[in-house]
Amino acid sequence: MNEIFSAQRSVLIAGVTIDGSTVDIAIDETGLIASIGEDARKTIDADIVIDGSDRLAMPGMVNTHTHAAMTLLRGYGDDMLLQDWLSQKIWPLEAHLTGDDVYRGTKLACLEMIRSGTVAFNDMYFFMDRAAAAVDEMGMRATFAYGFIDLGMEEKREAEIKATEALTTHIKSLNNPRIQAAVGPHSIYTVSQEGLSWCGEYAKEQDIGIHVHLSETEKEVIDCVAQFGKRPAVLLDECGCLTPRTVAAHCCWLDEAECRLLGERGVSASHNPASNMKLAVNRAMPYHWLKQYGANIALGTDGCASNNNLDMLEEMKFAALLQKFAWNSPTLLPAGEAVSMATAAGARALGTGPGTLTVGAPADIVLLDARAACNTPLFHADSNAVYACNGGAVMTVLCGGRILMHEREVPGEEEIVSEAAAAARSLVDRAEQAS
Ligand SMILES: C[C@H]1O[C@@H](n2cnc3c(O)ncnc32)[C@H](O)[C@@H]1O
Ligand SMILES: [Zn+2]
Repeated sequence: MNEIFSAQRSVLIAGVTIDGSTVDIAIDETGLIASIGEDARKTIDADIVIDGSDRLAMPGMVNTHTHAAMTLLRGYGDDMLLQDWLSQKIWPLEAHLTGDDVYRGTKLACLEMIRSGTVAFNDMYFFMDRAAAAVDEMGMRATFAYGFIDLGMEEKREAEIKATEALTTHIKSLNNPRIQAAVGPHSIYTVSQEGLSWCGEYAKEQDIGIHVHLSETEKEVIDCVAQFGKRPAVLLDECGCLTPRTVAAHCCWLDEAECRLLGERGVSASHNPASNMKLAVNRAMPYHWLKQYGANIALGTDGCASNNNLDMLEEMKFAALLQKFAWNSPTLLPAGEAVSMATAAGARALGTGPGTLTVGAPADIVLLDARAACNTPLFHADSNAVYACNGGAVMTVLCGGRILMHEREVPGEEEIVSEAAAAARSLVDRAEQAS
């Protein structure tokens, strides 16, 4: 394997452009940014030097809502209503998933995320011990929640509690600072109030985050009000699931009072515009209210069966365009805010650092090709990143100072792709034989 990928070393990124200035970025052996400036090269005797000329540096992106192994289900069921999509296509296939499938699907997801500039993600799925193994090998950061679904059945709830406890114990035993556990109550329509309350209490006891789908569709809100006499965010709050370490995905149908509640509780809202448009949930997350009430607004792709990729540069554009269109305001969610959502807000949601290029921060760094067509002309780097480029402009990616991709080469890429293709084929074959 190429030396550059092999181990944690001190790294110098020489002569790279940040905000229109040419600087060096020095990274120490512990993976932190040691200095940034015109003369940063003088501050370290770097083991590895990356030529930063013709490169624009930005913080590594953070995908705050994924089901990574759903890369294997990409294109398996498209153009459907959420409930039909889940019950007719996705859940029947997921019933045949194995740990090996999740390992292979997550490796493919990591490859795709690295190639498009993402260094960390927030994942909710099954067989998460195998997903964690995949992430460890790929060198990214991730937070793993077992998708807790009890459908109101006590027996099922007991099994979900055991699975959640086992995952938390396993992740904590890894003692890997790049890998964290969270509790993953799927949603208020798939988890009983008893199950939600257990999740809230367990997250508090274990001092870990919560990852939940919230107010994705109007049906979720209407059914919740009919059954419980309150809206979904209020129900979640009463069950102890709205905390400063909660990431609530979608948040499309929140009303103003619920946005205030999320702000008061310090919740992170993960905006998933591509998935929301594809599943036609028919309302855009109320960005303006969430911002007004101080919620941390981050960005996510959702899984590859509803997006159908994991490209956060594309997602920034979807977010900026959807918000402007849906709320009839061309000034809403400008490019700089979209970049902050994908970087600093995501890092805050997962607690992975400041998500900025600053001294002392983890060296989670992406280098974009300044000579790419999408970066020409280069009046505003944020504008090009959000409105013109996609993941294809990403050349080099570092996570905690370790080089995960350089000049678009990721170690082991061919094998990851061929093994994932075989796993997807075999999964569908097994499901078809069983039906
Ligand atoms: C963890 C479970 O969540 C399912 N899932 C994937 N995408 C969505 C979505 O947009 N809304 C609700 N549930 C979703 C996934 O297939 C797993 O079963
Ligand atoms: Zn989801």
